[in-house]
Amino acid sequence: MASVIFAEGRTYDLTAIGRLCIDLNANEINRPMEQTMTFTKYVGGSPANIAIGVSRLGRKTAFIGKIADDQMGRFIRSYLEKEGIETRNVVTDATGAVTGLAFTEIKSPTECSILMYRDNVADLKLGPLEVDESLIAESKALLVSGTALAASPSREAVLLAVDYARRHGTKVVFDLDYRPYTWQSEEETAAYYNLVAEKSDIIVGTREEFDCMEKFEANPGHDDRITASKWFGFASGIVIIKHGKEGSIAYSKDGQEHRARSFPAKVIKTFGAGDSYAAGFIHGLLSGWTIAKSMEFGSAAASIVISSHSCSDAMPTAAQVTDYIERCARGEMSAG
Ligand SMILES: Nc1ncnc2c1ncn2[C@@H]1O[C@H](COP(=O)(O)OP(=O)(O)O)[C@@H](O)[C@H]1O
Ligand SMILES: O=C(O)C[C@@H](O)[C@H](O)C(=O)COP(=O)(O)O
Repeated sequence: MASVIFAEGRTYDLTAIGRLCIDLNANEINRPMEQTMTFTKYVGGSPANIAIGVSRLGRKTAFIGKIADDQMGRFIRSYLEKEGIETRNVVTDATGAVTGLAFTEIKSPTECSILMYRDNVADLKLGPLEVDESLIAESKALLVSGTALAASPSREAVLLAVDYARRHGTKVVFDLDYRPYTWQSEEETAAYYNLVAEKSDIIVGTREEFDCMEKFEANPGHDDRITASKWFGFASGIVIIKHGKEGSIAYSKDGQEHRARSFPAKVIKTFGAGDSYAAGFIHGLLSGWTIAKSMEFGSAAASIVISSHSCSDAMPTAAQVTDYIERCARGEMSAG
């Protein structure tokens, strides 16, 4: 039996809401940013990466967001269109806001960091009146990125989008996607994250992201089961806690626990793991697979992306992920 029942007869499998940005990934890898001279430009932003990933996996995908009225904004729109993503609700900013930039530092396969330039960014200027309710009503699932809750008016736009989703029976997938520099305080983050988590069908985050949400609650041992069980009293049916190379664990409302190990990877950089994992996992649920099989597919997609230079551009097709899983099962792949 399918682990999540999605509404039938919808045009789109997934609509994502949140930031559309630019990643500038270091070309000279295994060195600090101070010594990095050249970068390659890709479309970025966690929800953008996930939408691109889900689209590459063969799903009908749409995006709700705001882009700058400049060359970067136009690059993002045309890339999404090239990927077959519906952009009718990608609004062009008229206030002179800019595109968010993420410069990535690849010091070693395990030491990666991101330098973000996010002052006056267009993505956080998406307003509630700009959210197209009909697009959400036409979608099986809405992916919400937690970073879009960091400031108004994007915060209100997302809260309204979540309410539209609940009104129309569109499943809400909440990726915590916590980026500290976009928030004023941890108290503010916890308040808004909890508000959306209560209305979400599926919640995905790393252990550290859930810790941030639980700042003021009793879970001194950072126990994943305690973390998950809180949400089953609300709308949530699945809570996934990601543990990097150690794999991931999901809990479902029926009391079951599901685990996925990570796959071998020749890691170039670790960012992009979570976004490709989410894309693969969502594709699995949309395919009617079990939670465990969906997690396995997400983990394999993550291994492919972290073995590549980019996040968005490296998102694999379903055939590539399946082939990767089979090659690993035959012992043909080893960690780099
Ligand atoms: N070093 C790694 N090697 C292989 N797989 C990894 C590695 N790091 C992450 N992954 C895979 O990506 C998934 C998500 O990674 P994680 O680091 O937990 O999320 P995020 O990128 O959001 O911080 C993991 O569950 C795992 O399957
Ligand atoms: O999310 C961003 O703004 C930057 C991303 O495009 C970036 O490449 C990244 O950090 C991916 O995040 P992850 O999948 O959570 O590692």
